[in-house]
Order: sequence, then structure tokens, then C-alpha cells
Amino acid sequence: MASRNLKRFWEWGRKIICVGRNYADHAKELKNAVPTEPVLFLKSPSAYVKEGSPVVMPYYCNDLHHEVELGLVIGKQGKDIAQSRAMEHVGGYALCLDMTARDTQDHCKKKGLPWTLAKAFDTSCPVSDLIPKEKIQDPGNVSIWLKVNGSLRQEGNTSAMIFPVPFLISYISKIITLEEGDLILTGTPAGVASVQEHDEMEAGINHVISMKFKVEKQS
Ligand SMILES: O=C([O-])CC(=O)C(=O)O
Ligand SMILES: [Mg+2]
Repeated sequence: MASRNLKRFWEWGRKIICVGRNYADHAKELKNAVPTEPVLFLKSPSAYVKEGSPVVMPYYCNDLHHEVELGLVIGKQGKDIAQSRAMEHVGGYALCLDMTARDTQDHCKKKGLPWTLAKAFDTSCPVSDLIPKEKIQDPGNVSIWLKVNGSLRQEGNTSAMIFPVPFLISYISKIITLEEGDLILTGTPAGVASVQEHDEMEAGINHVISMKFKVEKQS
């Protein structure tokens, strides 16, 4: 039994584990090779932001990108989880944005540096409310979309993931123990692009949830 209510998982201060390049169309649009193993990175728990508060572009960033992603909220602790049991560890879902300082990431890639400044800054992880597990019958067939100022920028289906959800949970849990309240971001489909100060991003999962966030610049 959960000791706390998973409904406010973003307040738990737990890990945010992100999968990169999990859609071939997105890997290609950024001229990255399609991976043969998952690409993993972390966000800080202070990256969480909820509807009503803005996404704040860091002072060193001049090219902030949106990435809409399906999030898996872990409901049960586990290590070395078999793929066949992976879904038992999912307590629910969340719609997430993996906000990325793309210019900073390009710099880090060229210099062989970690992506922390590009990916883990405060407000880099806008999240929806918890989506109850039963509202998503199959995490391998979910349509996600994102608009900026009303124009559609990203539209994808999780069926296009290179590494599907049970594989990701099993793979990650061999390396990092999954705990209740952790969040896994499963990667973004194609269409990532820049947002500017005062832009409004709206993202959704058809018939399930939608959310809006304004962009501000750090002073
Ligand atoms: O920054 C990137 O392109 C990697 C990533 O997060 C994703 O594919 O979702
Ligand atoms: Mg991403």
C-alpha cells in the first residue's frame, strides 16, 4: 500500500528519469543516430512545474525547445524488474514536457559534456495531474500532441517508440532502483521546435487530458 497519495507525486522529490531518442523520426530530425540501447538522463525534482505557473527559460538559453512525452509514474518499488511484470510497477501516467535548452545541449554534445544545464533546470518538467492507470488501456498506443499559440507542432503515437514501455522499465530498473513516485519520461516524437517568451504551449492526450503553460524568461 502506498504510504502517501501518488496523486501529488511531483511533491515527493523523487527521481525524474528521461529516455532520449526513443522515436526514430525525432532522432533523425536532430541528425542523431537511431539508438540500439536507450539513451538515459535525469532531471532534478525541482524541474517540476504545474499548470498555473510558467516555464522559465534559463538566463543562458536562447533556444528553448518543447518536447511532449508520455510519463510513467512508478507506483511500486522495484529492481531488476522482468518485462513481463513491468506494468505492475506503473501506478499511473502523466503528460509531460521535456523542456530543453537546445543551444546548450548542442554545446554540451560538441564538448562531450553532460546535459544537466540543457535538461535539468528548474521548470524543465511541466507535468499534468496524475492520469489514473485505468484511463490508459495500452501505453503502447497513446496519441500525444502539442500546440504553440494554437498551431500544431507535435503529434505522435507511442506505438512508434523504439523501446516500448515494459522494456524501458526493465532496462532502467537494472541500473537504477525504481521507487514509488519516480517519473519516467519516455521520449518525444518529431516536431520539436523553439518557444519564445510569452508563447503559450498546450499539450494533450486525446480524450484523456490537456494542459497549458506560458513561457517566461529568467531575469
Ligand atoms: O534531447 C533529445 O533530443 C533527447 C530527448 O530528450 C528525446 O528524444 O526525447
Ligand atoms: Mg525528451
